[in-house]
Amino acid sequence: MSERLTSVAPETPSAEPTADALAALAEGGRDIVAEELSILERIQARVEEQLATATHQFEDLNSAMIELRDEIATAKEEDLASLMDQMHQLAALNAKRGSGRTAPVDPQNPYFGHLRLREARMGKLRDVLIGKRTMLDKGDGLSIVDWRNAPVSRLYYRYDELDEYEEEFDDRSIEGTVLLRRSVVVGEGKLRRIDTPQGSFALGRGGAWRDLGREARPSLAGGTGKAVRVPRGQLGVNNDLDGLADKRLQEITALIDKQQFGLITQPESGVVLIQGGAGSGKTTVALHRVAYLAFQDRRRFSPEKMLIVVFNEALVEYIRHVLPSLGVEGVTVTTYRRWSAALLRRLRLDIPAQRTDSTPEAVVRFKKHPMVLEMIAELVAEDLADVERSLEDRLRGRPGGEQVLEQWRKLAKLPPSVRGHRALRWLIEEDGRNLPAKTRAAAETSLRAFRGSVDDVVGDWAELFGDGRRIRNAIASKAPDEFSDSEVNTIVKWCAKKTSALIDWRDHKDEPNLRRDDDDDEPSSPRKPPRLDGEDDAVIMRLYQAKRGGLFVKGKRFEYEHIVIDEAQDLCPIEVRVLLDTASAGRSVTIAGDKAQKMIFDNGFVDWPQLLEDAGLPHVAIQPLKITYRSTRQVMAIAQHVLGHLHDPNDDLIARDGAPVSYFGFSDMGESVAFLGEALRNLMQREPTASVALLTRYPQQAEAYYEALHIAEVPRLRLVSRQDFTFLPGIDVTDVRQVKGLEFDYVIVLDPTRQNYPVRDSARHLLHIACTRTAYQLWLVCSGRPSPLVPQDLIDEDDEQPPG
Ligand SMILES: Nc1ncnc2c1ncn2[C@@H]1O[C@H](COP(=O)(O)OP(=O)(O)OP(=O)(O)O)[C@@H](O)[C@H]1O
Repeated sequence: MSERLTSVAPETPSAEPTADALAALAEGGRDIVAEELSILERIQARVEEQLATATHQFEDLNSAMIELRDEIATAKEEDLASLMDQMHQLAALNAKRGSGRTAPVDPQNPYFGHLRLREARMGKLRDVLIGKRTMLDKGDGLSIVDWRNAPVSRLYYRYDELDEYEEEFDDRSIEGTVLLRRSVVVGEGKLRRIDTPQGSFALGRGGAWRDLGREARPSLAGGTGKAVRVPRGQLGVNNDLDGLADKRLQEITALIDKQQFGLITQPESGVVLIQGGAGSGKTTVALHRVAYLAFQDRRRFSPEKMLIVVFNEALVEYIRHVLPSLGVEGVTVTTYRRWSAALLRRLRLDIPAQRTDSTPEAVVRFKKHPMVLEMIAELVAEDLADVERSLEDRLRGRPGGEQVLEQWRKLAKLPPSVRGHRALRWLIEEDGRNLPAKTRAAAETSLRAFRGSVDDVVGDWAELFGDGRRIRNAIASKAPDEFSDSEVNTIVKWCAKKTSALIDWRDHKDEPNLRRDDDDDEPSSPRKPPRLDGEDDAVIMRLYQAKRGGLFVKGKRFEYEHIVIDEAQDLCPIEVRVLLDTASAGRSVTIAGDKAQKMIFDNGFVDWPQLLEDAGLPHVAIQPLKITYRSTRQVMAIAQHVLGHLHDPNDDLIARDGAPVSYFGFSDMGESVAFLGEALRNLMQREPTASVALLTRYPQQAEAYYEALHIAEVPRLRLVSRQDFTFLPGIDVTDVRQVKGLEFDYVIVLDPTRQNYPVRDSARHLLHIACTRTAYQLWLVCSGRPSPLVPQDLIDEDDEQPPG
């Protein structure tokens, strides 16, 4: 050992109480803990010193700058350059101070890692501590580097103890050996835990240090290939794994349980509602049902006559891959948004293509509310009542008038547009032809006016939302407590503005815009189309269906023989209704979902019976699936705890036993990255085909973790921000909203803090979804104060576990 190194290590444990505190440790452990205690003591003393002199220095710096400024003002030409140079240096120092880069180290939590390096060039030994702030070496061989930007911190993340290192810093190559690599936990100014390859040591509650043993380091292990929802090798990258997903699916087909089988083989017609907790096989059952129906009646349930609507693009990708292995190829698998946008284009309605993303929240909630379905039904009924009144007025006292009215009423079961069409045909081409000419002319006027308006969906939409009274009445009578007065005003105003913009555009869009730019002789292009709200698409489609009795493309009714709606709790009732009305007469529909995994809030979904009622479907018995095949008992216990009052004990699931769920608390992201880096590198080395999801709450956090872990040289790391999962082995760093419906071997929930997951229903749902994505092992890694949604006993257990 060199002098420098000896100077770092204490010769004897410093104070008496420490000697007592170390009594329970074996010699090696005692040296390690004593050494770390001494380092902390010295660092804290330096921090105190620094804090005391900081104000002083600041004042000194300022007065030095003032002096220099005065000197410069009166200086001789030849002295100017050197004075300016000094001035620049001081200014730079000041700026650094202001930027916080040299902000004082927190004595309560000064660092979390300890490296001892032997540099190859001179054999020099350095002790480098890794923390959140920088503290320069004062000649005693001790420094703290900021984990985020000090190049040397990279060594901490990339190398293990006794590794030779070689890194490029500022065009310089540095080489050496990592003699020590320890992670330490300092909390409230006290050293609490030390993790080293030789063992882990923790400060017990009574103040004595305990040896936690060598195996105490937590690890992710033994879970490769547990997730089936990640069909590996599909892209042909891992040839050794090709076909694995298909084999697995056949396996699952063989494993289908009695209750699942019962749902799969329900009669062809009618609605099958698959309800069950996370991982209970809802999607699996829905897909098997598609395969089952196709097998039962190949002609009726041919692939092009079936539609599967799922929540996100990742599930689309997964299902497209899986279906062929069930013997079904070519079924349309899509998201609602994509399906609706494509269909709307094909309906050739005169509406602008662009949608706004600045719709006020209250308007979104209003337009998704089931009351809009009722408003549409009322509007249609009003139109029909109007035409009947007009017929009665015009035909009163005319010979044959009663016959026309009777015929009109006979057609009451038909959709309005068909009814208008059929009544006119009766009048012109069938029995009505024999009526007196004046009676026919009067009836024809009313019916033609009706037929002109009945196909004008945009006009209907404007009528529905352009009339403030209609909106106010609907809210007052159907959702009296759900919108505040100011929200109602916002809705009315917004809708009025949108409808008049659309009508104005429609009436004038073919005219040149006569407003000229000053320097432009030509009239500018036709008016810019207004942007409707995204929620208008479903309303317009529903209006179209309500008026015409279906959606028609090139004169043909657009319909499916079977429709699967997965994650139905995240569609709004109008969307479900629109979808269901594209089912053929038998109404063969499979709806799957889980209340606990709701991700779209304020979408009008309350419960399954309500959804069925809003969607105009008969009530069907719901028997939730009871076994969770994905996650373990340990994971489900946490996931249910997270749900809190949203958890329905009736939804309790039977789950297999598995690895314990672990919580790891750190005070800073740098610490968690250090911990994760090591755990993930080890995992990827031992289990290269494992699938891992690292889930943050927000996309920006995923980016930050991705970058930090990239620096820590974690292999096979992928940042997923737009559902672009590769479904290959490796580590996906992403935000929780991306992973709905997916499955991974290992899941690590990152930073379940109170900011990220406050005590709110929406946060409960999101954290529940995150936890239940794992088929094997779950970790919660938190830098910051944990959310109250995380079970306290799990956090307490963290005290017993060594950190990374
Ligand atoms: N009977 C079964 N035996 C064994 N494994 C099954 C069975 N049914 C489903 N699985 C597997 O359980 C996992 C979860 O299934 P699935 O994804 O269909 O559940 P889910 O209810 O749709 O989940 P979530 O709602 O969380 O998205 C999948 O890996 C699936 O292959």
